[in-house]
Amino acid sequence: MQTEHREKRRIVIKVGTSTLTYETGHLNLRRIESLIRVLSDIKNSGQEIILVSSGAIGVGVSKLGLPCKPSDTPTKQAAAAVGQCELMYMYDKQFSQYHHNVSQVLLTRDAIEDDARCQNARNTLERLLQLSVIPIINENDTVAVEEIEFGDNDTLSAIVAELVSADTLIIMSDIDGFYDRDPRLYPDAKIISRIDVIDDAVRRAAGGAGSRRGTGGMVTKINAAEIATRCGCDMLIINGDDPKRLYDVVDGKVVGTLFKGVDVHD
Ligand SMILES: Nc1ncnc2c1ncn2[C@@H]1O[C@H](COP(=O)(O)OP(=O)(O)O)[C@@H](O)[C@H]1O
Ligand SMILES: N[C@@H](CCC(=O)OP(=O)(O)O)C(=O)O
Repeated sequence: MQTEHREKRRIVIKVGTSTLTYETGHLNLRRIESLIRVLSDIKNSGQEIILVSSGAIGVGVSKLGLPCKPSDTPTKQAAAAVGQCELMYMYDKQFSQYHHNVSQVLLTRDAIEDDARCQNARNTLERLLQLSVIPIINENDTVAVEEIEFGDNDTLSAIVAELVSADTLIIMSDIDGFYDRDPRLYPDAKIISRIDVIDDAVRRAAGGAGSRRGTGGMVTKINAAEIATRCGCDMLIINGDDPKRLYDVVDGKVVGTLFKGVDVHD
């Protein structure tokens, strides 16, 4: 997909709820501050940054003082409406410290599946990047019902990477990378540093659901890798516990797991 020559590298970064919050459900301010500083610095160095941020529901639940994540749709969507606002307030305030403008882009699947609306979303993102604005993307949780929802932000981030023909998609997770089996169940599991082909063995290793606060586990990350790599975008899974790791990725060091994008020029 990276057909036209671009001077700046375009990087989509996805952060999950478990990276943005503590086990208590409250914001992990130290980590978020570090993330925003590192992203600002990477942008200053001349790369284009698009952030796909989860956390709306989790942050809303915490702000409303609800005892746990609700299971009914209206309360979940109400929590997302509150949390999204809080998230954007925080991003806007903190990116402003580094003189970067941010924008909120909320998407649903139907906006991507319809050709005209998809083109519209692409044009808007392109223009935001031209204007040097950092798009901050989430699912539009308050209106998303099953038929139009992405369901998880791993998939959403890959669709965004495809939409903007990103060079790299970085998924920040609660684990160091992709292992040959779930390391939380099998302590002797080994990390895989590079995957060129996503086959059944890889899919089997992805195991089941992930942590309590995350939604997708590795299955949705492998789905994301399939979407991203087939359009030539490299995808990495790295641990989100230390945002400075993003510097290593940008510097081309071996970190986490790299899913190598196919060569679309063949
Ligand atoms: N093969 C695997 N390699 C690494 N993690 C795996 C694997 N299979 C399942 N997992 C689980 O996926 C979790 C990461 O996904 P998730 O809980 O959605 O968190 P996040 O949203 O932070 O990425 C890991 O903590 C781990 O328990
Ligand atoms: N859109 C939802 C998050 C969906 C999602 O995939 O969450 P996560 O597994 O934390 O990346 C929210 O903002 O709460």
